[in-house]
Order: sequence, then structure tokens, then C-alpha cells
Amino acid sequence: MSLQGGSGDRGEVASPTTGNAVSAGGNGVMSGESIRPVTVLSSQRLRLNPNKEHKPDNYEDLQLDFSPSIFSSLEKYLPPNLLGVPREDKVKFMREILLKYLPQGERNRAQKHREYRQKIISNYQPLHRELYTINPSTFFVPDFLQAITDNSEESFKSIVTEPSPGVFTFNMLQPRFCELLLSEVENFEKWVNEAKFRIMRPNTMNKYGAVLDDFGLETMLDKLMEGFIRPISKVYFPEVGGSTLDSHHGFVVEYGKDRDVELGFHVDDSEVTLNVCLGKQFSGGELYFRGTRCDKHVNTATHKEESFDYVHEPGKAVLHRGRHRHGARATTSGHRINLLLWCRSSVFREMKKYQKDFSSWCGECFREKTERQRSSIAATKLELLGRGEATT
Ligand SMILES: O=C(O)CCC(=O)C(=O)O
Ligand SMILES: [Fe+2]
Repeated sequence: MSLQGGSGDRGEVASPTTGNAVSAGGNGVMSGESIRPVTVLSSQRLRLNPNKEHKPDNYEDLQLDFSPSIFSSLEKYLPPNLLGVPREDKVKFMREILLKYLPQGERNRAQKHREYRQKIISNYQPLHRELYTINPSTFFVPDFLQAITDNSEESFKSIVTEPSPGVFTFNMLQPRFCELLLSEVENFEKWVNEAKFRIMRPNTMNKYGAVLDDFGLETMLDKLMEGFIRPISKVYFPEVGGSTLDSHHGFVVEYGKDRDVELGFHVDDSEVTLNVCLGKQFSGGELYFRGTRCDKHVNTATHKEESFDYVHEPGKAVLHRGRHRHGARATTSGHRINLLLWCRSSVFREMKKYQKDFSSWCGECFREKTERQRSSIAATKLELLGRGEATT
């Protein structure tokens, strides 16, 4: 976890962690509501598929130890006989389930983070309100928008290039959008300095940069992921949950004089990462890739064909697996700011717990599997040959 190899050719890979995990948390009690005896059997199970017709209750006004939106989402999975019971009974049932999944420590951390965000959002005045709601025609370049609208493998192929296996690039953001976002980030940082507000950095590896989700851009970025990144990831990264991306961590990183200089060798806490350069003028800052690895193989050697350097261009996106080992070289002059969207799939993360063989995406698992198959074929051949000789 520790060493951040400068050149990224080998060495241990750091895995940046973030504080934004699951938006839930609390002090473990529901205040303000008396808890009625529940008419529910705890042996009842959630449905496998949601009831899409059901309109869930609103839980915003309750003091709950999980995010109200989790209750609204989970309600669609309640057994049919529970859909019509009083809201407090549904809360009790769902809370019991949620408690099994989110330990107290994590809930406390998530609650603190919710309060932190709330403090920013109620004090920070956005400069460009048009950034906070997605507007495809002003955000994206026409070719990208057309490809997403057509939503087919062919349409994506027409805009996407794959300069190295697993690294996909395409033009994505309009210069005007990049300018506005840069100016919004600058404005946010100005406010942070003036208010002497201590902000959380995007991850453990950055001293600079800002989490966009923390100052109001979460909903916009969620729409960006769902409507624009998930369709592409479904085609290019199906083996790591590309079609089921359901949460994200969105931030900007900043490099240059008085900022971070480079970024060490690491893997992201994401299934799929979108990295778009916003500008401004800079030299250096190339993104180097060194092959995709699972946890077990994260520190294994790089093979020649896995080495690839990418030169950032404003407005242009790079899409890669989070487990694709990478880092950023020093930005030697000017100022470089990139938008990062670490996209995650809860379904993939759950399934991963039960798997050992990741040969569909881990370069080393693939090599081991191929080697096993090769020697098994060789052994079978030898045995058949031996039998043949014995009978002649
Ligand atoms: O600076 C870059 O382009 C890479 C950033 C990155 O890999 C990250 O923040 O996870
Ligand atoms: Fe990264």
C-alpha cells in the first residue's frame, strides 16, 4: 500500500482511499418518533427485484441513522405485504437489514461527512449555476453527444480509440464547459480560503484539488455517470460491472507550481475511472499505465506490452478500469487540472467477494490461467503419447 514508485515501472501500488463511501450514518437512534411494535416477522426477506410501480414513502423528515434516500430506495424491495404498513414499521424492518451491512464506525464516519457537506452547501454560493444541472448540448462536444444518443457499439466505435489495451480515449467536453468548471473550482477554493474552512482533499494522495460532490455537483455527476459513462462502460468494461455502475466519487486534481507536482503509482477505488483534462496550459503530466491487476497481483511486475504513456489534452477523456495501475508524471510547467469520476458498481463489489479467478480482467490471473491450460494440454498429450507407445 505504501511505496509510490516514481516512474511506475514497478513497485508497490498505492490504493487511494476516500471518505465519501456510503451516504448514511448517525448516532444509532431514531429520535422524535416512538417506535411502535412491529407487525413484521424478521424472517421475511426482501424481494429479489424491485416493485417498480410502488411509490415509496418520503423519509426526509425523520431523524434516521441511515440516509433517508436509502429507505426510499429499499422500500421498493419490501415483501408485498409490507408495502402498505405504517411508515415507522417499514423503517424498523429496513433498519434491521441495514444494520447488518453497515458497521457503527462506518455509520459515524458517513454521518460526519454528511454534516460536513451540509455545512458547505448551506454556506457556499455557486458562481455558475448552469453547471449544477446537466445540459448535454452545452457540456459535451456534438460527436460525443451523437454517439451517446445512438447508443450502439458502432456509434461508440466511431468516437473512441484504444491506444493501449483497456485504455479508451475520446473527445468529450466543450471548451466553454471546461472554462466554467475551472472558474467554479477557483471560486470554491477562494471561498474555502476566505472562510478558513478546512476541506477534505479528493484522496490520500493529493494535497490539492477538491471534491466536486462536496459542494453541490453530486447530482449532476450522477446523471453524467448514468447517462453518459455507464452506456460506454457497458460495452467496454462489462467484466468489471460497467453496466451496473451505481455510485461515484467526483473530484478535480490540480498540478503545477504551488500545487501537487505528480501522482504516484496507484490503483483507483473504482471499477471504471473517467479522467478528463480541463486545462489550462501545461507541459508534462503524462498518465502512465502499467497493466490491470486484482488485489492478489497488484504488486507483480509489468510486462512490456502493458506499458503505455498518455498525453493529456484539454476536453479529451480517458476511460480505464480502476484496477489498471497508473500514475501521473510531473507537470513541469504551467497548471494542469483534471476532472476525475471514479465510478463504482455495488453489484460487482458484492460478486467479487465470492470469486478467486479474475482472468477476464487481471493480466496476471489471465497469464496464470493460460499457463495452467498450456501445461494441462502438454501433460495430456504426453500421457496419450505414452499410452500409444505402450500399446505398440
Ligand atoms: O493526474 C491524473 O491525470 C491522474 C489522476 C488519477 O489517477 C487519480 O486521481 O486517481
Ligand atoms: Fe487514479
